[in-house]
Amino acid sequence: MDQVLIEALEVDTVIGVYDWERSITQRLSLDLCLATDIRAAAERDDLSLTLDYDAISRRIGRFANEHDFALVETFAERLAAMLSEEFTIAWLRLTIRKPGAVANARAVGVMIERGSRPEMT
Ligand SMILES: Nc1nc2c(c(=O)[nH]1)N=C([C@H](O)[C@@H](O)CO)CN2
Repeated sequence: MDQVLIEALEVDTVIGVYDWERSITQRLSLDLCLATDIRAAAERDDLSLTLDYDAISRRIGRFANEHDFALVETFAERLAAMLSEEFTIAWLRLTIRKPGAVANARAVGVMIERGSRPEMT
């Protein structure tokens, strides 16, 4: 299964359950694995035949600016749904880290997988 990768994408958003978190933006770090067959794009050397990681990264930045969820779980679930609707993604793994949110931990967060994992060919 081929995957397009986006690693350590940083976005700023309002996120958190506590009162003090509702009036500030905080940074999230995102890792994405996006399943897509890259062979046609590679054969023709054509960006339009694969997932454009630049366009997807910019769309995620806009998504983060436009929302203010309490939980990282909600951010993850809603982002996965948006990406699946707007891009041709059969399966994705999304890891969201909230650095510094918990004392003595580098980061906390969630990892989800959504969609149907394509067969290995
Ligand atoms: N499973 C989760 N636990 C917690 C979350 C969360 O989004 N998911 N959020 C918080 C607070 O907002 C925390 O990040 C502030 O430091 C606590 N636990």
